Amino acid sequence: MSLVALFYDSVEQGCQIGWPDPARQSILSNTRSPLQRKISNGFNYFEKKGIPTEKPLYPLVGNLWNFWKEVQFQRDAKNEKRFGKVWGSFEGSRPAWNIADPDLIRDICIKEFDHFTDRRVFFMKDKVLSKMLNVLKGHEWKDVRSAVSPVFSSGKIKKMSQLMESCGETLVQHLRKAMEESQGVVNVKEYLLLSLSVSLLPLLCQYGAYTLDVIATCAFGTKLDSLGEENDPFTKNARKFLVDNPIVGNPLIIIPFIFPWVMQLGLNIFPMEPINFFKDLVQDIMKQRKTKGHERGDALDAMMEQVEKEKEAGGEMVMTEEVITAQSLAFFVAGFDTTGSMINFLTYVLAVHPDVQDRLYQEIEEKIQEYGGTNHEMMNACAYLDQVVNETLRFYPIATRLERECTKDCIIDGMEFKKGDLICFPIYAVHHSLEYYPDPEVFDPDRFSPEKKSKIPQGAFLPFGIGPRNCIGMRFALEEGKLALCHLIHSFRILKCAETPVPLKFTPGVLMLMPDRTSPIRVKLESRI
Ligand code: HEM
Repeated sequence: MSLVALFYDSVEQGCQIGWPDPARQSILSNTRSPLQRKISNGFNYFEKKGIPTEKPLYPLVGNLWNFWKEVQFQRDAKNEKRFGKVWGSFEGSRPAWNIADPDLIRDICIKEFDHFTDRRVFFMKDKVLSKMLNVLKGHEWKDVRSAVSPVFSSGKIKKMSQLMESCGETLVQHLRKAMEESQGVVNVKEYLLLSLSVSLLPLLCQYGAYTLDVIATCAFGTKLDSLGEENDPFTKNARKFLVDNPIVGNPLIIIPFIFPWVMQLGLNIFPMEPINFFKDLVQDIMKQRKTKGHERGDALDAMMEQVEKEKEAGGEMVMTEEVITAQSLAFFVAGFDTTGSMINFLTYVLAVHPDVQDRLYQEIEEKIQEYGGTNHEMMNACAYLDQVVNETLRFYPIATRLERECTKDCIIDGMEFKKGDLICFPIYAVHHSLEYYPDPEVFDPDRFSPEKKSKIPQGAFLPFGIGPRNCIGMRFALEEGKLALCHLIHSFRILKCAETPVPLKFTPGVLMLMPDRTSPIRVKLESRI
């Protein structure tokens, strides 16, 4: 198929997902007109609505070219300065709204949620993966979300916190070893450059190992020390799933953005061998627990509890074995690297802001004394810890943008959204806006003090998203991150050294906030105990 024909197809795809009729007619009625004319017609979508537009440079790719060239959040910040709080761009041929206004973000994600229930996903052929919460759509998503929500209740998080505790201790042991081997300078989260790849992926190292151990114990009911037991089948398969995946980080991943229909050919983003390993593992553990009635207080227990409740209530079952397995995998996909990155950035800010570290150390030591160790209640009592974590997530939001798909036509604030429109919220630009955060480039945990926090508009702090489709694992991630930090601060003084990059540089071509391969986060650790 020629490139021109592919472009026509992708224009049609754009039309089906919600281009307005006049644009559609002018494009389709002139299918034999010169390519340039089609491009200018197709890319007029926002201009016709009076919305400023980031003009696409090339046919087919729209503004995706800029995605590869520039760091996403820097491009968003530049566009916000240039266009204001609402502007249009094109993901391939598909129109994408960019909205950096907290009131509008709140309206779309909460008030008018019924019109924006989904986010963009590429068709997933596998019958288990397609049931992961993050990719489900419409009613199916709603049913699974309400069935899975109790897994993350405060009571359940408290139980899982006890399981995480031993992973925190293992993390300290490994960091101590790494510190002794390298005269104190530790690359807390290493990066690996894949051949053919312009993006960088985390090795299962230090924080990666910690978050993997936590997922193994809380989502898969398996005790693990992934750095100590590199040949363990769980560690090996996790590595294949998350690190040695030939597709992630590969520039060819851009193809489904331009031609979403290619995924219907049966391509899967994830390699199947490790997926099958994890499916079998979850199913074996569930069988064992059913026969032996063994309980660990982990997420699998909580999901099986939900099954019993559904059985008692009668009616159609939502939590089938397939759905449960899919959620364990979803926790992996959504919770592994995000949480590792959060701990990585936390370590960095403490190294470059020793005054913040000293105050945090005082608080943690006081509360450890008071509560007899690091635990759920002790962490809840640490107000400054919460402020430091919030400010770190404001300064370095791991997911730099959120997405929604318009599922029903609607008009908000005079703007007409059509079914199929893609809506993007540039989190980084909002978090660094002078309007909501005075001196936004200053790291100041006191902006999240109880008095000041309440003045931040609801749609202006979005590290875990917003509304009914926000991050279901937020409390879990915060518990896991704070626990790691308490162990770290209690055991080590974190110091800036010659190898610590200031300021941080970031990687283009990825949606997550990732330090550049040439300047990974390195800090010096000094034992405190
Ligand atoms: C610091 C760590 C994390 C960050 C920054 C983060 C951030 C996010 C964000 C921004 C979203 C999209 C929300 C929206 O569209 O409004 C999301 C969704 C999600 N996250 Fe997290 N996340 C983290 C950790 C976790 C963990 C540990 C888990 C699981 C245990 C998890 C599970 C999920 C799932 C399943 C979704 C999809 C929810 C849905 O579509 O209903 N996340 N996360």
